[in-house]
Amino acid sequence: MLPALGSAALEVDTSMRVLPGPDPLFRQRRWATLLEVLSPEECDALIAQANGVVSLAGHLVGGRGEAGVRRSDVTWLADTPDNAALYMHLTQAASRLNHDNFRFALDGFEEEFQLARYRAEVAGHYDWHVDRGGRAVGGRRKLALVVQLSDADSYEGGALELNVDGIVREAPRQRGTAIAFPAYALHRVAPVTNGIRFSLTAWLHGPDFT
Ligand SMILES: O=C(O)CCC(=O)C(=O)O
Ligand SMILES: [Fe+2]
Repeated sequence: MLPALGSAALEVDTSMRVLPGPDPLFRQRRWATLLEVLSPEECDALIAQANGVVSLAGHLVGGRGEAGVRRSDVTWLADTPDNAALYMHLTQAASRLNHDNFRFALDGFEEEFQLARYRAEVAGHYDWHVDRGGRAVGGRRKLALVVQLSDADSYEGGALELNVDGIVREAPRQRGTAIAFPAYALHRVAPVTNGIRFSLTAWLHGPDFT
């Protein structure tokens, strides 16, 4: 059993909330979670959307990069009027998570949201990697935000694992929960062994770390 990511981060939050100006008590955290960022209905709608794309068009793209590294279907959600509520909820969650835990200088979302589907049939997974890249947009990624869309009991395996400080921790699985971590942090999605896992990933971008 890996240590859980969830409760410790939440417990500490309240004692450090909102001090105006420079805050000598602020300690940057390595990851943080927020429950109920999306409702079960919103999660269901996103899952239906992912399944709809694949059954209608038949071409959810496989993961970018080498097939060995990642095996999942992904589709992208733009900031259109249809997705306004989703963008609003993730903006609120990101801003709270960042304020309470990271205090990164952020400009906003510079990429569309990624809807991913990991199927046990193909041992869907995403090997250890970091999200911060060398290119124009990937190089500006600072905070990653992953939302668990699937009911925790509807799949086995498929854990989102983080290794920020040499210790591998498993992210909470409750649907609707957002997990935030720096885009330079190592993480992976373990192979799904039964059922299907869906997730939504967004990145917050900004000027270089100083
Ligand atoms: O699906 C997840 O939980 C994580 C996805 C991920 O790490 C990525 O797309 O970079
Ligand atoms: Fe990632």
